[in-house]
Amino acid sequence: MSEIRIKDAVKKYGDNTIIKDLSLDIKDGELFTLLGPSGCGKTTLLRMIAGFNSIEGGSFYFNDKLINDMDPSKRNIGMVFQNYAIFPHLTVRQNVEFGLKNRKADKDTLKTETDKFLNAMQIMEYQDRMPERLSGGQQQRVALARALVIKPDVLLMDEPLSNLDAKLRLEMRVVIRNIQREVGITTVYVTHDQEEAMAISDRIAVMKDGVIQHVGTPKNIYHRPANVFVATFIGRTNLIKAELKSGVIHFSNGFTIELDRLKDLPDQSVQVSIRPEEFVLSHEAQGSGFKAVVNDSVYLGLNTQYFIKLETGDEAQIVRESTMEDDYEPGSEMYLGVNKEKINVFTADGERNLLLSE
Ligand SMILES: Nc1ncnc2c1ncn2[C@@H]1O[C@H](COP(=O)(O)OP(=O)(O)OP(=O)(O)O)[C@@H](O)[C@H]1O
Repeated sequence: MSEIRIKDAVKKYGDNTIIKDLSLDIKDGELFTLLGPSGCGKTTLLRMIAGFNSIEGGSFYFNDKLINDMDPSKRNIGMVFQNYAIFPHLTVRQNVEFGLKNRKADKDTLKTETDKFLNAMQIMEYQDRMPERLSGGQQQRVALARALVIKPDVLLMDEPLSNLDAKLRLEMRVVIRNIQREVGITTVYVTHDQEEAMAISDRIAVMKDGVIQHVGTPKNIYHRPANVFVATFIGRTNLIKAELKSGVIHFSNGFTIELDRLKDLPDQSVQVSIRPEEFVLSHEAQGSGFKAVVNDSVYLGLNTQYFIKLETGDEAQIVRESTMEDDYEPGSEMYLGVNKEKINVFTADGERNLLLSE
């Protein structure tokens, strides 16, 4: 097993710098996700760890070993890609044993280890099938078994669920999470799907334009996002402009919020982030909060989503648990309180969360 340390990494394609100066520590045994929009450099970074990309600057370590110049085949990594990449001319069993045979494992080890992962991935019954006769989910189980059977120090997964339908994706998340925990292998997982990242990760690095915006647990990133990009990329949120004066947030309708952590900060314009589920809703004015008018609503079964206009002029979305007698028709008024412990307060440019210490 291995921890991965990346220090001041630089990646260039010709004159184009994709990753400028990136540092990251991935702990031994954790499932660590690189999450970000398409083109932000996730795959590029993963391929640098794997040794498939040149490194234009910085240092990559597995434990204390510098691996910058180490051949990919020597790094003892397992890889699983989006497009399965299992050998079409080999049976399921032959695919899984491939890496062990390559390493000249003895006959007993070959059988026990292959059996172990065929069972763990629940593909023993297909052991003699050719890959073309397997579903996408089954093929991805083969790919995972094949990657793990060689006991790699590090498992790298690049959008492994993207080709599967929605139901299978949910199922395979659990399969990946369970086997990763069972084997305890350090795993770097690439996805652009924030829900997938939240569901499977110990920690997530949110990336944008080759720069890491926030590293943290799913909970930490959701509740205290480092900046507006992270707040809007992970889940949905409403951003409302306000003024911070003498440590108190003033909204344009006169509503104020006081938070201890802001009390020593200089006066400035801010953006207050309130997630759709964090408004406290009522029919009558509460003496604080916002008055709003419902523009539209979408019934989603468990929840109903309302598109509203606040008296401050801001458009917002709120979500509340559906009831049989939901009576917020378009045009009706609602009053919104705010649980001040749940909000986040960003600088006017959205670059920094004022509730996080420097
Ligand atoms: N071989 C290459 N030559 C030149 N530019 C490249 C090469 N590979 C990737 N890039 C560029 O590097 C940037 C990052 O690409 P990368 O594939 O790492 O992004 P990503 O975050 O993994 O996106 P996606 O989710 O779409 O795979 C992109 O702008 C891409 O066009």
